[in-house]
Amino acid sequence: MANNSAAANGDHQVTKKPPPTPSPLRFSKFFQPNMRILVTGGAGFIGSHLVDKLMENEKNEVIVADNFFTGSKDNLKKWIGHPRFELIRHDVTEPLLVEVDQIYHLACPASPIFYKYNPVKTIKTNVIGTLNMLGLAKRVGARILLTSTSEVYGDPLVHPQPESYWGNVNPIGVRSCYDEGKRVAETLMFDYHRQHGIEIRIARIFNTYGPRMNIDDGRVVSNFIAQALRDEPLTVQLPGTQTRSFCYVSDMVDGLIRLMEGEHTGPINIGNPGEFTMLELAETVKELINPNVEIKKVENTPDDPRQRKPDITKAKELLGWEPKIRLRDGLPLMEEDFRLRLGVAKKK
Ligand SMILES: NC(=O)c1ccc[n+]([C@@H]2O[C@H](COP(=O)([O-])OP(=O)(O)OC[C@H]3O[C@@H](n4cnc5c(N)ncnc54)[C@H](O)[C@@H]3O)[C@@H](O)[C@H]2O)c1
Ligand SMILES: O=c1ccn([C@@H]2O[C@H](COP(=O)(O)OP(=O)(O)O[C@H]3OC[C@@H](O)[C@H](O)[C@H]3O)[C@@H](O)[C@H]2O)c(=O)[nH]1
Repeated sequence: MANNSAAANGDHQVTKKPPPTPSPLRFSKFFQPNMRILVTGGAGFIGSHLVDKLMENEKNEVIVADNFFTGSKDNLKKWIGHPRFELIRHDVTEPLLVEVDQIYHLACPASPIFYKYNPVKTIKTNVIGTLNMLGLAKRVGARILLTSTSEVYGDPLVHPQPESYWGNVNPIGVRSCYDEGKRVAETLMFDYHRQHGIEIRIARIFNTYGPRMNIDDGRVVSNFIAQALRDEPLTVQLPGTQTRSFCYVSDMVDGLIRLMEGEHTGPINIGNPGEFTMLELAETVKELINPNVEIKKVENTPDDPRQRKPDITKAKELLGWEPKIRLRDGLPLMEEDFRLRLGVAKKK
């Protein structure tokens, strides 16, 4: 990466330290120089879609490391046995020794009900897991991308959120294992970059939805679609005026790959700026999927952010990326997948 000023190349901070030397095989004359890519958390929702896209390129070899806490082999079944694909049952809180050129580091439960289930483990995954992957990146000279989150902005007091906003995060709340965990993970990424010259990329992902989300994942889009298909009331948590901005998974994967392949460390927001209240989301799901379903208000959980919308100026300017799929077009694609898995046919 060029070492000119941060302002000129749009990066947050840059280092003068050269990156560690990649494996000699990279420059060997007769070795078939495939790109070896590790995807941690690759059996999960976003990870498995990312693997599908990476596997389309015949020059890529993909290794997935996953402990299957929220992910599943089912998400990767079309690749198991493929000569360019390997699946390892591995927990990132333990060191991993593999020879790779790039690391997409996604491993971490993402749905609040799952990351709050064992908060100490969530912190370990974010901190020790990221440390282990950075150690691996340093040893083999790989470039590493961290999937951070819009949750680093906490309950934001600036709207929409640019990357320069430092956030409003409760350090001792029930969500802290995840949002503070990701903040430390970002810190570790930059410290390894400055101290050891590691090539880093940080994506701050905003709420993403699409096929393959766990049916009982607990996140709002999967909950509403599953509820609509089961004729159960859509559970809007109070007050219902809180907002989120929803990005379809193929747009997200495109953004992550552009960030990895580009020249900018980030952090860069990747998300869809279309902003909806949870009541609006429920009304849209009702209209598109089941007009007879009831909408019910239920209790919320502590520290739920009241508003969230990405400022994607940086992604547009530095990555040439912006989302293409509107919520109204993405929901029916997810509905199709949920109908298949739940065995609920569309009424004629
Ligand atoms: N989906 C979103 O809206 C969203 C938003 C912001 C950030 N992210 C980030 O994107 C990444 C993927 O999220 P997702 O929505 O696909 O979630 P997911 O829960 O479907 O996937 C996470 C994967 O990580 C694996 N995993 C968890 N802990 C692990 C550990 N200790 N060792 C190895 N594997 C482990 C899980 O088994 C799963 O396969 C996460 O890092 C998440 O924080 C997602
Ligand atoms: O059934 C539900 C579930 C959730 N909600 C509401 O929907 C909103 C979104 O909740 P989700 O659980 O889907 O996700 P959150 O936005 O709170 O967190 C997400 O943010 C970004 C990522 O890092 C993670 O994927 C996740 O932590 C919240 O305001 C919540 O109160 C409902 O109204 N009904």
